[in-house]
Amino acid sequence: MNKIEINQLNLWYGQFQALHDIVLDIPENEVTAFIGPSGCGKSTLIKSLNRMNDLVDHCQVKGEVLFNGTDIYRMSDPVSALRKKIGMVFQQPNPFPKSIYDNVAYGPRTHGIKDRKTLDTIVEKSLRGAAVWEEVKDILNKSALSVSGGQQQRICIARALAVQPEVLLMDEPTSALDPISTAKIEELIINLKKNYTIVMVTHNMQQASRISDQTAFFYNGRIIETDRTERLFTRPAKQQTADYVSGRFG
Ligand SMILES: Nc1ncnc2c1ncn2[C@@H]1O[C@H](COP(=O)(O)OP(=O)(O)OP(=O)(O)O)[C@@H](O)[C@H]1O
Repeated sequence: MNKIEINQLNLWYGQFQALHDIVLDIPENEVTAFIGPSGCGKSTLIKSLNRMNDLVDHCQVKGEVLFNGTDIYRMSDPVSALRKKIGMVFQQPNPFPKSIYDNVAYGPRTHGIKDRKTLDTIVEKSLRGAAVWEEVKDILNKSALSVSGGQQQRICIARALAVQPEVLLMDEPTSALDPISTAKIEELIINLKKNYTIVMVTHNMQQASRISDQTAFFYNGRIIETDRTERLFTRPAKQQTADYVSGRFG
């Protein structure tokens, strides 16, 4: 089943067209990776999936993004309800300057949960889900900024999980991390797909081939080719994809 279906999506920043005729199905409980050279539209598309581009002036979108069958650009629910269901994790770990506990409890609190016991349960479950509980369970009242970058990124993932999303968008989630933290996040992503649908942008082709099920190759604002990851890397249909995945450009 497809969690998200993108149909003929075009996007402009002012006069500049950043996405052209994007068509892509994102299957449920899989990892979909976006690869391609710098500036080809990967971040723009991932941000379009929970309407983060609404925050950019002069950004115009045409086409459809169906989430569970409903077009997110024509829905009646507020955008905050969409972002609860489709969470986002960024390249730089960006915890709030608050305690680890308050970072993870932030989303549930904004959605009206006040009861301490309920919050305790959500915080523990989310930190466990993000594979960082054992490392931080005794320092929940310490600032989230005081732990390592890899731990901060997993706390940010826990913060996203705390509001029970269905989809996690990850824009280069490991590019600011060392190899050991990267390996932990990769293992975590593979585990998370049992319960969530994951879309990630990565510059690291080994990473895409290690953890994604489906890969889309972007060039100049277009998707050139989408396929099962193994096939896209070993038997791409398009010459441009073959040149990119073999390192001939980009
Ligand atoms: N807010 C914006 N206003 C105007 N142009 C933008 C804006 N954001 C991105 N662009 C342009 O849109 C194009 C696509 O950018 P985008 O960040 O989506 O590419 P990307 O593939 O994610 O690149 P990278 O791999 O370097 O992060 C680029 O030409 C970029 O300069």
